Amino acid sequence: MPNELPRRLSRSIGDGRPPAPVRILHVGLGNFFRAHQAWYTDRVDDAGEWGIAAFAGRSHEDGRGEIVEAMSGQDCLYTLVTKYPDRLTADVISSVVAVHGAGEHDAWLRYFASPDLALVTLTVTEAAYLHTSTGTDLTNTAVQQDIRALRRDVRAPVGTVPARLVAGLAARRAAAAGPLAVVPCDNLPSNGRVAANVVTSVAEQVDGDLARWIEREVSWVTSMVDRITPRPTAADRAQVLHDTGVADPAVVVSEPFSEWTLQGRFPAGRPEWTRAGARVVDDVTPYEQRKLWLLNGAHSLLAYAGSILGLETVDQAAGDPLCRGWVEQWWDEAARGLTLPGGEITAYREALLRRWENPRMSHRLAQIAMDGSQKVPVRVSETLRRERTERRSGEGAARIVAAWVCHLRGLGAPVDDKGADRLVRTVRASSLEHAVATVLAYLEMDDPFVAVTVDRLAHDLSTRH
Ligand SMILES: NC(=O)c1ccc[n+]([C@@H]2O[C@H](COP(=O)([O-])OP(=O)(O)OC[C@H]3O[C@@H](n4cnc5c(N)ncnc54)[C@H](O)[C@@H]3O)[C@@H](O)[C@H]2O)c1
Ligand SMILES: O=P(O)(O)OC[C@@H](O)[C@@H](O)[C@H](O)[C@H](O)CO
Repeated sequence: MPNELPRRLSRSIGDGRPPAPVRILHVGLGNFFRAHQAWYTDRVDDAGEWGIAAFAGRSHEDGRGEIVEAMSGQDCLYTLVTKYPDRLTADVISSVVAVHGAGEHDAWLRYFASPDLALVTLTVTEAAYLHTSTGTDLTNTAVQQDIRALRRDVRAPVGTVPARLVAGLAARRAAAAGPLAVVPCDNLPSNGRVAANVVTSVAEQVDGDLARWIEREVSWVTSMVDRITPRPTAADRAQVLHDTGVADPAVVVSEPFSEWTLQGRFPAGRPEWTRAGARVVDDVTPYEQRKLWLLNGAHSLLAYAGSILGLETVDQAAGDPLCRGWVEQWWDEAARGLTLPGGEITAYREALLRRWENPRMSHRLAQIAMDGSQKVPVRVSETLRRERTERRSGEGAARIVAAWVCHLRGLGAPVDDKGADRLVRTVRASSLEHAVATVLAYLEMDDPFVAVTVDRLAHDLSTRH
């Protein structure tokens, strides 16, 4: 529409559907939520009954927030661009009906207190769960501050995700608004159990009765989510303007592929997500492991090793014969621990290569490299341990660890990992051998053979820089 003036999206002139009543609250108004959960909710037959109120993940970063302001200015609508290898499609998504900054705590409590609310979904990154193996990291100063605030007044504003959920659930209990389901959609194994543990452990510190109520009334759904959603660029927004005439500052871009597999109960109902392609299964673990190890594990390998080789995007790295060989070796090792039928795994590997080769995606390795201290342990450790227990070298898995060590020491993609400040200081102040030992201790891995292997592979990678 080159000759028309740019326009904004607006429900009043017929963009999208009329807003549906709020029955879902989402935390983490990032790109992935808008390409995935909001898209599924937009596609269901009963979309007119399921509106989403979405909150930004954190207040210091978002304030009321750029994305909140952008979506407020266009009736919470936005354009989802699907990037097929040979074409683009642009769809207006209408399932989000209210957007809020993370600090809008009164609105937060009001939604939780409403009996209409049936679901809480989350995409807040792995780091936001602030979890240990049993619950929330109670040594974290932000968590301690939130617990003190909630003890004084359970309606007081709080900042960490576990405490915000506790505050919301306390408001729900006070209003006798009934049970609901919480559906984490971050790349964490057993994300439902992790969310349950972090919320319950904070609630225990605030009010034991509230913790018991949460145990009874909240269903923690574990979900495997998959849809590659890179950060959109100015060029993506310009393309939408060119193709549709809409000036949309909230454009999201994504690949055509999408998967959502869920395990758990929905005591207050849910949209017909299964009609839109999602699956509800009795045991999500096999799907979770397949995705986390084959896709995310290989992503981390490409992010660290590929960027050391000077590559910048996933399609470049997946097309590089050396990286490709490393990925295949990692996949062979990871696949030995998967329980799904072999044919399904082979098909998944082939499909992954096709997804990564999509030249329009431009998924930056630096984005994937972020927060390795949260990602590498859950993506790689189990396979490395199993390979060694079964008396194999685990070289494919060890290479991911070696590449991460090199990354932490300053090679390849820049380090952007708030949870790794101490680790970075230590690995940079010591010899490579000592750095490897430090990282293996972080991964709770004390196998001398692994240390020698990682050291050798890290030396090799350093020379390729
Ligand atoms: N992008 C993808 O391809 C993809 C695919 C599958 C799963 N995911 C999951 O979704 C998460 C978000 O990805 P995205 O692409 O939307 O990223 P994004 O940067 O667009 O959004 C991240 C969101 O998380 C919030 N957040 C970040 N750190 C936080 C913290 N410490 N506390 C509270 N909130 C915090 C931010 O405010 C923001 O709303 C990923 O970390 C991953 O677990 C992403
Ligand atoms: O989103 P993260 O930061 O957990 O991990 C980066 C990528 O591995 C990830 O976003 C994948 O693209 C995604 O998991 C595909 O579904």
